[in-house]
Amino acid sequence: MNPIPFWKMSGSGNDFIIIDNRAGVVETVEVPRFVAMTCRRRMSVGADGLILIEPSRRVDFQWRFFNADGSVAEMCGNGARCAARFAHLNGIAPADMAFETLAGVITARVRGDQVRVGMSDPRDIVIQETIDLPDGRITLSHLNTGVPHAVIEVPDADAVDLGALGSAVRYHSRFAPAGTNVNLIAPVGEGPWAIRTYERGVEGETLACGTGVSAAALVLALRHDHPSPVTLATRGGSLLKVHFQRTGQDFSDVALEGDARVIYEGRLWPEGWRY
Ligand SMILES: N[C@H](CCC[C@H](N)C(=O)O)C(=O)O
Repeated sequence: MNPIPFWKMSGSGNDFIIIDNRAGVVETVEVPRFVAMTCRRRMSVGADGLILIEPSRRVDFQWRFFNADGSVAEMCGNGARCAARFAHLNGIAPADMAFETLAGVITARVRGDQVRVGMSDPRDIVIQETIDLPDGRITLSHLNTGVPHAVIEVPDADAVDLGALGSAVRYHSRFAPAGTNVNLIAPVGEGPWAIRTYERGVEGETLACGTGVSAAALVLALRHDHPSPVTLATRGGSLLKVHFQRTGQDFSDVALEGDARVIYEGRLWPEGWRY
């Protein structure tokens, strides 16, 4: 098997392996194992997720998105922004494009290293529900912004053991069987709120989560009447901006905007994932 060309990209610190699979260089039968082995940091390339770019008869391309553990996710906001810039730089799509995901066809607009993607309309919005955890009760909001997200407001995001709390909420029966991603948001003076995210399928904290930032922005709109656009400060140090139209409790035209950086290009040898 020949080495597989790939790009390593970062959407505000959420990093991805992106492969042009239009010629089927990645076998279909082993993809979950291929992804899990390739996304393992230090043993292989390492990433929060892996994206396969594939042909579409309807729009510019379609993608398959995989979390680091090999699980399939319906949507990934930061991954979508990286995939859009990858497609544009590789002549697969124009700067203003559309591509198919499991969450439907989404549009993207590439301007240099800044990419804005249209997100699916949020659904299943619940504001301030209290659930029981092993060491006490917690109040959180939850909604689906392409994938499920819980949003917990805290006074200081740095003071929370997100690994423990994130896992407890991610696997809580209230969100079974699919589970949920878990976000902490905290006010920081007069500036943008801070956000930290425990990601399902990475099973740990990532430096940014696009669907998580989108979920947090809509909770800030509903809970604190925050107008569009909402900017959030991610753990990776980048600011992500969420635009939306709001009528009462309903949202439309949600869009996520931020940086999508090319880190390097590489060729993945078979021993890089068959170990
Ligand atoms: N881990 C998420 C998918 C990726 C979401 C995140 N990377 C983003 O940018 O939206 C899940 O399984 O629901």
